[in-house]
Amino acid sequence: MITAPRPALPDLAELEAGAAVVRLPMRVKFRGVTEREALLVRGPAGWGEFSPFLEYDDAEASRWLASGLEAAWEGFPEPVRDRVPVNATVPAVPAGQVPEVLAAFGPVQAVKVKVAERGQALADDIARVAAVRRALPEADLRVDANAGWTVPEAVEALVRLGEFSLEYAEQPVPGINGLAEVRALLEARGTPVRIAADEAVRKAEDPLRVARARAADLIIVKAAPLGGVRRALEIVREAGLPAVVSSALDTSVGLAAGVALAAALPSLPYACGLGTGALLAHDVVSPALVPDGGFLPADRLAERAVPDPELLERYAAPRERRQWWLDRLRRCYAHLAAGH
Ligand SMILES: O=C(O)CCC(=O)C1=CC=C[C@@H](O)[C@@H]1C(=O)O
Ligand SMILES: [Mg+2]
Repeated sequence: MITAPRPALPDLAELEAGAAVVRLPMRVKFRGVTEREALLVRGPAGWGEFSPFLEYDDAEASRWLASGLEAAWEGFPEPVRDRVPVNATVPAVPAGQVPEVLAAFGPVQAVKVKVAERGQALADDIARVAAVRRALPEADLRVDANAGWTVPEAVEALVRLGEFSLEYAEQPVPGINGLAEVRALLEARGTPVRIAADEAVRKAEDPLRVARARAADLIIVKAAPLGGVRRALEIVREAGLPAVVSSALDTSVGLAAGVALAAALPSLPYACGLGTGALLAHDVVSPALVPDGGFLPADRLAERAVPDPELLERYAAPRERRQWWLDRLRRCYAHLAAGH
């Protein structure tokens, strides 16, 4: 049971009055997105982000609101480290584009490569992963299929990709049973690959089921989809599995919550997927929270997540999009106010 107490909600009128809605161009398309929209709120503890992906329903999106409100009204828990290692994230680009994508992240020790993109073949994944391995022979390499494979496809793909020496494979197939099956089949073939659960954690009614079902070796945790830093910390503690903190493709404001989560975890055995600021062509904070030598700073996070008013104005979303986000904010607020 996740029991983190819900703090009282701030006044809705105050929330709306301080809200900024931005639309940021991406450097490279990621999960079908070429422009990232976000609503930012300002509270007594700093700034918070509310940026659920556009297709999410209000129940799912309201967890992201809880996370943004936590950042702005409560602030973050005490960190136990002052910087966190991050991976570069390579979207499902053609192999030839890999060097250019990697360059945006600067030097890193770990790289996550998207695979199983709809409309692409295993050969495309192999070529992309091979290009990353060529560019960074020593890096820890993970792949993320976003549940895009069937069980037999996942086994075939991971046996082939295993040649590049994978640190782990993130959500190769949908569901908890599917993950457990892939894990067992690979093990039985003598080609074990560590399995990480992402969607099976962040979209589940019960985020701890993965651990109980022994479906994964590690879990991916994201502050916003899990309802905030404190709730995510509690999920990790109860799951008893190593955790990798990743972003939700947030602006630097939302990334600060991810860094706060990574900085507060008692143990952080893997690099975090929090380098995605490098995938945005522009951000609202200057300097943006982007990797420097493979790390993000984890000290003074509230200060580092204060948007520049000029950037808020420059990247302000068009009027109808601002209204769309304010309407969504109001619906999700009502959802939280009803005790969900
Ligand atoms: O983990 C990373 O390297 C970057 C973050 C990342 O991959 C994601 C961010 C936002 C939405 C998700 O579809 C995606 C993921 O599946 O982990
Ligand atoms: Mg993932």
